[in-house]
Amino acid sequence: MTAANRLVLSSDHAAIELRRAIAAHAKARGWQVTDIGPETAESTHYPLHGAAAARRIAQGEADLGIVLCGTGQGIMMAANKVPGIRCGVCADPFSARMIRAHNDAQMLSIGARVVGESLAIEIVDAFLDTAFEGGRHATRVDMIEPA
Ligand SMILES: O=C(CO)[C@H](O)[C@H](O)COP(=O)(O)O
Repeated sequence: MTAANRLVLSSDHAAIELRRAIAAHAKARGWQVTDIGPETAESTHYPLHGAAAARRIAQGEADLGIVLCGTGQGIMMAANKVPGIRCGVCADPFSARMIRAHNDAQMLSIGARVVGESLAIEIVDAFLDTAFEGGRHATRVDMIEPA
């Protein structure tokens, strides 16, 4: 685990159960988890939940974030619209390590209709356990800005 340990979670209706499983897992691993919902599986709109989690990070209220929807794609797009946020969708642990190590992503997105719980937990652990490598990668991350 890195020194920062405040984790924010959100999802849409497609990922309530997986989000809860990830929250419990992260808590058991010592992360300070803020799960901002939603609480029910009633149909909702992923842009609201992606932006809400991303704003927590942009405002310094959380260090890392995990967002989930059916594919992970829409909620990732919403999170990335918040200035300063870098969020990647991952369906494998290698990519989850790389978005931390090379891209300094503060946010991971997972598709609950794409990966099962045990693989999702591996992806989460890879993300949470990896630090940004800096160096040449910092130069490139600094170059990411609105067109
Ligand atoms: O994956 C998603 C966005 O990228 C959503 O979870 C998905 O579009 C929701 O679909 P439905 O309203 O049919 O449950």
